Amino acid sequence: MRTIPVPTVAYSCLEIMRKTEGMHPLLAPDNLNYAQPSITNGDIVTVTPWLAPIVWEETFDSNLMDHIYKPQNITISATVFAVGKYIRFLQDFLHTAEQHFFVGYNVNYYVFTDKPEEVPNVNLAPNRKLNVVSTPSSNRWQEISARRMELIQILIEEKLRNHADYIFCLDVDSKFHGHWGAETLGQLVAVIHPGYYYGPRSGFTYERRSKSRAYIGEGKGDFYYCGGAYGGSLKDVHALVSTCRVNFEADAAEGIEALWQEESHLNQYMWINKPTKVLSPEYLWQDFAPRRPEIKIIRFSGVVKNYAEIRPNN
Ligand SMILES: CC(=O)N[C@H]1[C@@H](OP(=O)(O)OP(=O)(O)OC[C@H]2O[C@@H](n3ccc(=O)[nH]c3=O)[C@H](O)[C@@H]2O)O[C@H](CO)[C@H](O)[C@@H]1O
Ligand SMILES: [Mn+2]
Repeated sequence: MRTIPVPTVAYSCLEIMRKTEGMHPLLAPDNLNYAQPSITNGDIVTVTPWLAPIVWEETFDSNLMDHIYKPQNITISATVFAVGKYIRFLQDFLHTAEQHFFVGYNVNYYVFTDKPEEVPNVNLAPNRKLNVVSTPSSNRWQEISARRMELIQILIEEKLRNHADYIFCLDVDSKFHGHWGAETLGQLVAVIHPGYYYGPRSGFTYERRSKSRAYIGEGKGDFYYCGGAYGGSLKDVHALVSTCRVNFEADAAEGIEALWQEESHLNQYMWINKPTKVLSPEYLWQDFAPRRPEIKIIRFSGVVKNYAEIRPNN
């Protein structure tokens, strides 16, 4: 029989209540922004109002997670799009993923690109594979970003069934800096956007036009989630991407593009279909953002880029 080590970190119900008491999912009072970082005392919320864990450093024991998941011999797929000039980010993305992303697990990368010949040769550990999927380019970055959902839907339908247990869909213009492992596994997993987790919900950049299918009304919504990292089981991610695709295309047929393309649709989907696990902004930080006291580790972070130079349009 397998023995499972006693977790070194465990929050009692009392501690979780203390951490969440008086706070909605957000961390801090309504008037907090980057300019007033001293207002926060570094407290974090570790559970959502619908009782999904919010994963932060010190809320889990990596050894325990590995004892649970390693014997299951699971496979994790990771999709990453490197279309046009974004191919330049792929090398660092893959190189750092090899150091931090599900180390010791079976991992299949799916690189979607219009430049298959420019995919860098990165040394992969034996249980990890890289698959290149030829993808058309577009002269609009919004379209490249949003069409990811359609292409991920097709990938799941045509290639992944029976070949993966979990999938994560990640932005390429980012690097791993710290552990990202089995603590992130769940049916439907969303990452809280680093720019909005401590501010008022009224400042979230949800789609506010009711004619869009991504519409979220004033006062509604939970967190503001990133379009740059999400995942879960194949079944749940398939439902997410196919629903967002249908809604994005139906909007387009009526001449509407949501404010943040698929990120807006993802937020609307996650509001109706609550994620079963929420990852803290440790799992998608931004290199340009000042470090805040509650951020004990940055695991994955977007690099600083010159939008005008790398995007096909602006
Ligand atoms: C950190 C984060 O949550 N980022 C999201 C944010 O802006 P970002 O500024 O992070 O968007 P972005 O320019 O990184 O585009 C998203 C992704 O699309 C791919 N790409 C884009 C343009 C291109 O010419 N070639 C290419 O391959 C690439 O994988 C890139 O990482 O809002 C976007 C809205 O559409 C997406 O939801 C992004 O995921
Ligand atoms: Mn990005």
